[in-house]
Formats: sequence, C-alpha cells, structure tokens
Amino acid sequence: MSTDTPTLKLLLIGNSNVGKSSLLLRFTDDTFLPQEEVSATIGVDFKVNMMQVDGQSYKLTIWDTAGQERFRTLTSSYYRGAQGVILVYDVSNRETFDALHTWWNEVNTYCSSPDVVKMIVGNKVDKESSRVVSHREGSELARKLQSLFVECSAKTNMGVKEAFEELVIKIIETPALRQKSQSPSTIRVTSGSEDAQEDRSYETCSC
Ligand SMILES: Nc1nc2c(ncn2[C@@H]2O[C@H](COP(=O)(O)OP(=O)(O)OP(=O)(O)O)[C@@H](O)[C@H]2O)c(=O)[nH]1
Repeated sequence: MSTDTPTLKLLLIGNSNVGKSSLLLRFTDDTFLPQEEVSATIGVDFKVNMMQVDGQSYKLTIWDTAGQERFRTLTSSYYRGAQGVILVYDVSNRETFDALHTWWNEVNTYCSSPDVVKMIVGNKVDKESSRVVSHREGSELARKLQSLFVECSAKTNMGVKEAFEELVIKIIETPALRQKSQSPSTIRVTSGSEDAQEDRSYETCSC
C-alpha cells in the first residue's frame, strides 16, 4: 500500500445493542448477522476499510467499542488520534437516545479538540412501527450538539454508506484534522488481518 494514503481513525460509541457492530459490519462487509449470531463487543474491535474521495484513497480504521460499561476498559486510548466520532442510538429505544448526553460528555472528556467531527446516527429505522424517537428530535439534538445527523438501518443497509461518506468528507474538509491524518506506519495491525479484537497503540493524537 502507498505510504501516502492518509489514514483516518473513526470511532463508534453508544449504548449496548444500538447496532454499532452491525453498522460496521454492514459498511465493511455488506453483511447483517441474524440476532442469534450477534455477540456483545468486549473491549474494542476495529476494522480497516478503504474509501475513495475525489480520486484520493483514504484508509479508514473504524473502532467499534463496547456499549456495556463492564467491557469498557482503556477508554482514553479509544479516543486517542480519532478524527471522527459516531454516536449511535436506536430509534426504537428512548433510553439509548437519552444516553447520548452521557456519551457526548465522554467525547468531550477524552477529545478536547473542537475539530473532531461528531455524527449522531439513529439506527434501526426499519423498525418504523416501534419508533419512539422522531427524525426531528434526532436532528434537533444534533444541531444543539453541533454534530452531523443521519438515520439509517444496518439491517436494510439504508443510509449506512452515506453516513460514513458524509463523516469522512467533513473530516477531509477540516484542515486541522486533515493535517493530522496518520501515516499507516503508526498503526500496528497483525499481518494480513483487517480486523482485531485488542487494543492498539497510536503515536499521534488529534484529541
Ligand atoms: N431491526 C434492526 N436490528 C438491528 C439493526 N442493527 C442492529 N440490530 C440488532 O440489534 C442487536 C444489537 O446489535 P449490535 O450490532 O451487536 O449492537 P452493539 O451496539 O454493537 O452492541 P454492544 O457490542 O453490546 O455495544 C442485534 O440483535 C442486531 O441484529 C438494525 O438496523 N435494525
């Protein structure tokens, strides 16, 4: 791989069961696992994906963090070097929407840089009949928190690619973040593997 391929670090956070791992799997592998095959994330997982924007390749390292408190260790290292943070809730579960304030505080605790791009994502819109959080509520909160906002469904694939693309484009448009995009050599990934289930070290920090 070319060493001048910029690397962007994105982070998925939000309550357990909102669909963070499912969104990641849908985006990277275009797959959705049936409920019985899904297990809670322990610690942190990440996948690597390439994205082309205006003829330039970007290497995305997308970190999927555990929603369950007991599996959340090394929190500050999740955030280190992140250029984009995706805060996910489930449109059919009000508690997960209300919890965004807590997740927001965590982002602000560990990411002091105002340049880090935040995106609020309302997932599971395929469950329209069970929806309890309206599109309007989601977009109003996003406006209040100065975040991008997208609704999507990892199950049907609605809006998933668009969410990641919008986030990446916004990062690229933010000069302070573009300059801090990481050289691939700063990420230690086991050979040949495009995903991992353990914490990794980063040498640069946008936060
Ligand atoms: N109907 C529907 N179900 C979904 C969708 N996305 C995820 N799910 C289901 O929601 C459950 C939780 O999904 P996960 O992707 O494991 O959620 P998570 O946020 O990664 O959970 P943790 O790893 O515990 O933090 C699973 O049963 C998924 O099949 C969606 O878009 N629509």
